[in-house]
Amino acid sequence: MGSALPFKPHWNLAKCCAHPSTTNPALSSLYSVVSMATPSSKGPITHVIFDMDGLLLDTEKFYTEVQEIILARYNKTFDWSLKAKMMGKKAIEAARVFVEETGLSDSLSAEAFLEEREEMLRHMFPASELMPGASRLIRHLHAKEVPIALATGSHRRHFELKTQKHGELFSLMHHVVLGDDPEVKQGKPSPDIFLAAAKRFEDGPVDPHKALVFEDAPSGVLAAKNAKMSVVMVPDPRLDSSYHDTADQVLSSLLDFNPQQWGLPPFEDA
Ligand SMILES: O=P(O)(O)OC[C@H](O)CO
Ligand SMILES: [Mg+2]
Repeated sequence: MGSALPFKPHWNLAKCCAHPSTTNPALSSLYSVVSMATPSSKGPITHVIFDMDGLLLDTEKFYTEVQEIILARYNKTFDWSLKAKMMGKKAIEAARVFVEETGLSDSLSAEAFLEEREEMLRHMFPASELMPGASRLIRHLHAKEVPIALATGSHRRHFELKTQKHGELFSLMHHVVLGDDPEVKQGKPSPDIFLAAAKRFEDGPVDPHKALVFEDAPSGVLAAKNAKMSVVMVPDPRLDSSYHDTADQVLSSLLDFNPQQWGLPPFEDA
């Protein structure tokens, strides 16, 4: 699916010397900052937009498990190069990638794949757990009155199943934009979802340069850059590191995020 990432990033990444972990390898593991550009060049951040699957919720493992099961029936294996091309996308877009990339499109339609996947996923999603640091970061930004929103490729039915146990935490979001929102014409890497999220804050459309996106998926990082926003990537360690290059900062965990680097209020427990 070589044409699935139609948007080209428009910026140059300058690896930065501002953060101690980028200049001193000994500090790198301490801070768990994998890499970063210069946040100060982006201006202070006023609004934050979170991805959900794989970033706030540990749900990507469910998709992986189900896709492994389906592929095993065709004596094929699911790997992280295919995962990288599917994650973050709307369900039908990811399904098309799956059947095309695996060479199964003649025997399995994207729609039939989705139906089979759905049957297994709907039993798994209610058990979704938070990723490390997700609750701390959301609660911190909310307490400091930094406007926060959610922008997920998940459609409403999946969103509700996945957040069943976490309703109170997700209610702290000023608004939620879902993959089946009418304004989201194309899934990530299109900027649609982040532009829609930026428009719905109380004080009107937010200057994209003042918005910070948190993402785990290559398509999501590209979507944020296509929306002209800054993006912190928290990738699964199994994802090829070549996908890190597009992000402004790459962290091993949300626990490693330093709000002050982006002009946001510091954690009080830091
Ligand atoms: O990563 P999200 O939250 O945009 O979700 C997208 C899909 O539903 C899962 O990859
Ligand atoms: Mg995600």
